[in-house]
Order: sequence, then structure tokens, then C-alpha cells
Amino acid sequence: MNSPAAHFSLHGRDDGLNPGDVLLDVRNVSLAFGGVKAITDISFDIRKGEIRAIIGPNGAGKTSMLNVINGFYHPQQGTISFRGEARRRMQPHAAAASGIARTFQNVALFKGMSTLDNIMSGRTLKMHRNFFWQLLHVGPARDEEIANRRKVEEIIDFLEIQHIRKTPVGKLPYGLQKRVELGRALAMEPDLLLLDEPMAGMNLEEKEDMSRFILDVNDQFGTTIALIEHDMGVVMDISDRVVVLDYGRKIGDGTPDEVKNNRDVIDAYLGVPH
Ligand SMILES: Nc1ncnc2c1ncn2[C@@H]1O[C@H](COP(=O)(O)OP(=O)(O)OP(=O)(O)O)[C@@H](O)[C@H]1O
Repeated sequence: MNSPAAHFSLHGRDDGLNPGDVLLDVRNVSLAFGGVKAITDISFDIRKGEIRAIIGPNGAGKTSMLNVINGFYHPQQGTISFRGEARRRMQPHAAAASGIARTFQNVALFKGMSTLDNIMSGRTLKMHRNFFWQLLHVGPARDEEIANRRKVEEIIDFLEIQHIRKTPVGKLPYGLQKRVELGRALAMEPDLLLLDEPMAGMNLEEKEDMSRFILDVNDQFGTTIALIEHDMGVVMDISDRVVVLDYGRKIGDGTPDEVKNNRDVIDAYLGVPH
């Protein structure tokens, strides 16, 4: 491999799990907002090392599901187990610290800050050293900051965004902002990466680039990825397994081929009434 990223690695923690083992298990989860049932009794799992898509028509409950997984919403029923540990309530920062990172449907970056600083902000969770040392900028904190900066530069090379490293992200085209947001999530060195519509608003070329980066992250670092995406071509191309939601219920689950041939899924997408 000749790419600048050849020596680059992202280290998830050694959790004793092998590729194919269940990393995250969603069991009988229900979530309602007042009278609106966003998710009803949904169960599925995400296995270590796979690319798992969550799809469904508008309002199906996909974003709600992602928000339950990363601790933003607390389900009224059911449990989420991450690496075999069950939880009902968890704060997003705790999810992040335990190895779950995410991007958002509408890019959530610091628009006035540069690409470099936005990605650096993803390292915050890795800055373990004493705040006092950080103020003084000496000793272990300085070493840690140097290591963090090196990692951020590696991510910038990997995502091929060297030319915009100093540019405020608000000035970047949308497709590049999405790539910077991916970089910030990677800077957290996640075990599970959640991507909410990574291709939304992109042209064909940008979609191809983003697909390649997602596949490379999965392939080179073994990062498990769960993504919501409306572009069916992309979903069927890059996913190992797909779970399909409709009106908050699970209506299909399997390989892209299985899902494509599932009658309930076809009906849901064609808008056949229940
Ligand atoms: N914070 C909220 N308060 C009230 N209702 C909500 C909230 N979030 C989601 N809902 C409702 O829950 C249901 C599922 O919404 P959700 O955003 O999870 O669907 P989705 O599949 O992600 O949709 P889309 O593809 O349009 O993004 C919808 O009926 C939605 O209106």
C-alpha cells in the first residue's frame, strides 16, 4: 500500500470480541414521544466488524433508533447491550467514552473553526491528562497533545483533506463538511461508528468518495459501522446487513439481497397501505 495512510491505525479497545460477535444488541426497545410511538418493540443486533444499515421510509424511526443507541434518548421499554453490558439509561458522553461515535443528519460542526480544529475537538475525549498540566502545556499533557496532533494529521491525510486543513468549515461545500464530520468522529477512535445519512445532499461523485471512505474505515481499521441512508444504491452496495423499519416497527432484517426481495419491504417503499 502506498497511500499516506498506510502507517495509520485507529485503535479500538481490545474487548475480547472477534469479528462477527455481537457488539451491540437492541432488545425489545420501544420509544414514544407523548402519544407518538417512534419505535415499537424493535430487536436487532450489530456484529463486530460489519457495516449495518438502518433504512425505512420517512418517519420510520431510524434517527430515533440511532439516538437510543448513543444514549440521547432513553427507551421506555427494552434494553441496549454494548459489549454484553446491558443498559437502559446512558448519557451521550458516556456512550462516546465507551467507544460509540456519531455524525449527524445535518452536519454538526463548529462552523467558524478550521477543519483541523474541528477534528482536534474529537480528540478531547482522549485527553486524559490533568487539567493543570494542560494549562502549563508541559510534561505529560504536552506529550499527549503532540500525539493527538499527529493522529489528527493522519486522519486528515487518510480523508484527503490536506488542502482544507486551515479553512473554516462554514466556508466548505456540504460534501466536504460531511467528510470533516467523519474525521471528527474517527478522531475518537470509536469501536462503533454511527452515521446519520452520510450521503444526504451530495452529488454522485461526492457519494462515491464517501462510500469509499466508509468502506476503507471498515476495512483498514475494522471499525463497526451502523448507518442510516436513503440512497438505496449505496446501502445495497456497501452494507453487510440491513434492518428495515416502517412506522416504528421492524419489517425486515438480512443481507441486501434478502431485504430487496422481502415483500413487506417492497410494499413499504411502494407505499402500499397496511
Ligand atoms: N423529539 C421528538 N418529539 C416528538 N416526536 C418525534 C421526535 N423525534 C421523532 N419524532 C416522531 O417519531 C417518529 C419517527 O421519527 P424519526 O425522525 O426517528 O424517523 P426517521 O425514520 O429518522 O425519519 P426521516 O427519514 O424523515 O429522518 C416520527 O413520527 C416523528 O415525527
